Amino acid sequence: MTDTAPESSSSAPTKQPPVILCIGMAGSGKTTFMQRINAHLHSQKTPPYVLNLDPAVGTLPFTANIDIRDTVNYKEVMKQYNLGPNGGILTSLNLFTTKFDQVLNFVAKRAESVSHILVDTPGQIEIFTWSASGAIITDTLAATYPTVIAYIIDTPRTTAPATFMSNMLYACSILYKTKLPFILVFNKTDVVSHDFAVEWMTDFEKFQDALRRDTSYMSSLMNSMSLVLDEFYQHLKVVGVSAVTGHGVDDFFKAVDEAADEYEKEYKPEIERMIRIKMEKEEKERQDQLNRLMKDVEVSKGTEVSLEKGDRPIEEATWEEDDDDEDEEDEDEDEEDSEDENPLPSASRFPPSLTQQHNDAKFKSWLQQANEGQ
Ligand SMILES: Nc1nc2c(ncn2[C@@H]2O[C@H](COP(=O)(O)OP(=O)(O)OP(=O)(O)O)[C@@H](O)[C@H]2O)c(=O)[nH]1
Repeated sequence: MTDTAPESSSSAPTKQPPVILCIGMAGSGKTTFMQRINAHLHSQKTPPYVLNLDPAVGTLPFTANIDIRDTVNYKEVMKQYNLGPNGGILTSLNLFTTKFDQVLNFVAKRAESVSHILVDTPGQIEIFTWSASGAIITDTLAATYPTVIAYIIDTPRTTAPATFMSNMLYACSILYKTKLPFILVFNKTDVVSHDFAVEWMTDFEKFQDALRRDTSYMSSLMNSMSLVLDEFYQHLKVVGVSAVTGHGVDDFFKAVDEAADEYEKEYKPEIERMIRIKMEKEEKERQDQLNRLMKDVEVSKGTEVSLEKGDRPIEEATWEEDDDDEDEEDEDEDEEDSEDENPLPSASRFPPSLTQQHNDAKFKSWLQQANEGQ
């Protein structure tokens, strides 16, 4: 060992725990799956850090380290902003996102001692996947941690080719939106095995056969879409699990490890490149603004701006311009008398042109009160 060895090892970046973002249609089993993987990690003595971002969930079957419901009451948000359930959930998520920097600080404090960071998202999938808040949360996490999307699918509800295709198209849209490693988690395999899905994804002809059996008007559209999806499948990892029995959970964590490696090798350099471009753009804008300011200063250099109007200070001149108030002196006296008692600005300090703009009765009576020192 050389003398420098300890120094270099201490400066080596610490390995960050992977973030698992659980996304899926309502009822696909996200919460049950979260409960399962949380219990699995605890049983391995490698506890995770858990975030619940679903403000509308009734009871959570696991303990979350950070729970959106502790910060925002979505029913109260609905009432106050006069919103329906979806608007309430979205607004709650937006409000929570404004504090996400604090959330990140909490996560960072525990990052070294946890194995994974698990994130449960709202049941209404689009509220997370198509909202600005969802994008901010995803991008912020992905800028620091190897972030993996776990897209939970209700397998028994996906056996029809058309439903399968719709689900895959949705998954595809999330993949291209998040640009993060993606795991398709076929859940509820205790009810229906996900073998059919794997077959359709790996053997193009098999899916074509299934489509041929579908005689609906959609089949020709699906035929052409399936060609697009064939390319998309190349970027995916597929696992079958049962959140209820725990079957397939080991396979899922193997897929997470592979996806986290993929993040480090392929995604992180790209994310860092994007951050660099953004910072350079901001720096350039700052520099442009500074240059513009310097130019303005140059232009105004040597041109003296007079603060006087005629011989008198400009303030005095402006006051007198429209002033037809005969009792000016009396008012000045009143002002002096009331000044100590009344913190409100005296009306006589306003130029008449300003007071004329506000000629509604309420404002006038306020001015009167201010003058009278009440
Ligand atoms: N048989 C079976 N049922 C499951 C499995 N996972 C979840 N379920 C059931 O599916 C239903 C929905 O599960 P949740 O975990 O609430 O699903 P979710 O996606 O969180 O639902 P939202 O909160 O509406 O988004 C519940 O009745 C679960 O018991 C599974 O692996 N097998």
